[in-house]
Amino acid sequence: MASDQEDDDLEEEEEDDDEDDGTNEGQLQELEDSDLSDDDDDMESKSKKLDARQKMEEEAAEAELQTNIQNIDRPSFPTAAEADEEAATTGGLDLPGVQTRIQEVIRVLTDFRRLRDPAKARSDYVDLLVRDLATYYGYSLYLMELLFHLFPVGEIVEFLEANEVPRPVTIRTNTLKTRRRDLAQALIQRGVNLDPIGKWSRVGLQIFESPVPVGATPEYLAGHYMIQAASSFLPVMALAPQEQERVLDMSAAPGGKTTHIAALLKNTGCVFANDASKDRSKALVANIHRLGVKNTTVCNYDGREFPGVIGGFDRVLLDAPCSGTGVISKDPSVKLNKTEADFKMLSHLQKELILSAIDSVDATSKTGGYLVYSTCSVIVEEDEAVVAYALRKRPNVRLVETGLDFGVPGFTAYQGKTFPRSLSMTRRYYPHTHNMDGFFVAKLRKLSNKIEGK
Ligand SMILES: C[S@@+](CC[C@H](N)C(=O)[O-])C[C@H]1O[C@@H](n2cnc3c(N)ncnc32)[C@H](O)[C@@H]1O
Repeated sequence: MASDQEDDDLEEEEEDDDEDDGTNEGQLQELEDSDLSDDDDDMESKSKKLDARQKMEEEAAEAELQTNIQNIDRPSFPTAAEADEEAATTGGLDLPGVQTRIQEVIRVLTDFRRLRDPAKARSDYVDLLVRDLATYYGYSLYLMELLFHLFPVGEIVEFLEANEVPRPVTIRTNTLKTRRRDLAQALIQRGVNLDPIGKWSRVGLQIFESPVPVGATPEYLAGHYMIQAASSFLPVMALAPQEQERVLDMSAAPGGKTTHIAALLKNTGCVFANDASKDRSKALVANIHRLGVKNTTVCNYDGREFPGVIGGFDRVLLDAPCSGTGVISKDPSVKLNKTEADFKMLSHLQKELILSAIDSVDATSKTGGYLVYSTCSVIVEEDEAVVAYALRKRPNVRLVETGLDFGVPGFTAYQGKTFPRSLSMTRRYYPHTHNMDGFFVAKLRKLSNKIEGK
């Protein structure tokens, strides 16, 4: 935003520029006229005139460029105290002004060399932008800083905007009881407007409109489907459990992924559905019954107690407790209520859980030997940093491809930290890119049951 004084200065500059333009135009016109009248000039003099004309055009273009640069309405930088006051004053907050400044600063940062104010460093612009984004979208400054560095400058707004709108309602067909085609037909007859979720899933349906609540149809009550976010399909698809296997779902409630695993096992083998919370396990048990799952045992251990409780699994899913920064559209309280201490505590818990999960896998399994680690958070400390820690502490595991044919590769470097190159085999999902909740999926293969140095 330019001050009144700056506006006056700009107007004066504009007037001066008009005069400059007139002079150049006049000179160009003279050349043009002499070109037309001097039919008798020899070739050499014509060529000289052309050169002179070209030079003058270049000078005019450069002068115009410089004028444009001078005329840029540079964002005004509030002092730290002013910005604090701006952010704290909820009633009088100039949100449209903040939004304009966000756009201006993004414009400068995306063409920094040309548009910057020479007196300001890139970090000045970034600090201002992060502060303004936090104010405008209602995030804590700490979380906004973490999110900001995940994306190229122009993309962060797309991510934040996507968090402001709900994701599509999606359901997963329970193949233990029905087929997707039959389920779709039954729901269409009830007036539900739906479509397959996408080519990547053979069991998902997206609901556009429904005259009845999707959680109260006879088909729902009969267990023909699970209401489940599209992103939640992905870890189980990556796990790819095989019939007759023993599978551990280490943090399972309310059971969207457990019941998906059971369906892929066709109710064979066995699933241990564990969750530390007895309260949340009530919904897990209810879903298991409703969907006709018969191969699953529910237990309530702290996941860190595994494999002391039971081990030797063909496959383990750790859908870890996390901050939920991928599901802000569902739970906007995450924007403000997660502190730096919370993120640290979660990352620490996730690191302990992933080691237990690895130790619960049987590397000699004939069909498996895999672990899938997933979160509904997009924060690197909860995702790549946890997997990198596991690779360091357990040299007997390797990252492998997830088998998911879309998603953004995980980070191998972030904010001065570097991770093993294999982290690019992990997959990230974003609301603005994939129209699904933010999610992270990593698949690991256990090569030996011996842990070096243990
Ligand atoms: C992301 S949710 C799991 C969602 C579930 N996989 C699903 O698809 O329905 C994380 C779960 O971890 C559980 N949890 C938290 N701390 C745990 C721990 N130390 N051990 C095991 N489970 C834990 C929480 O109770 C929560 O239900």
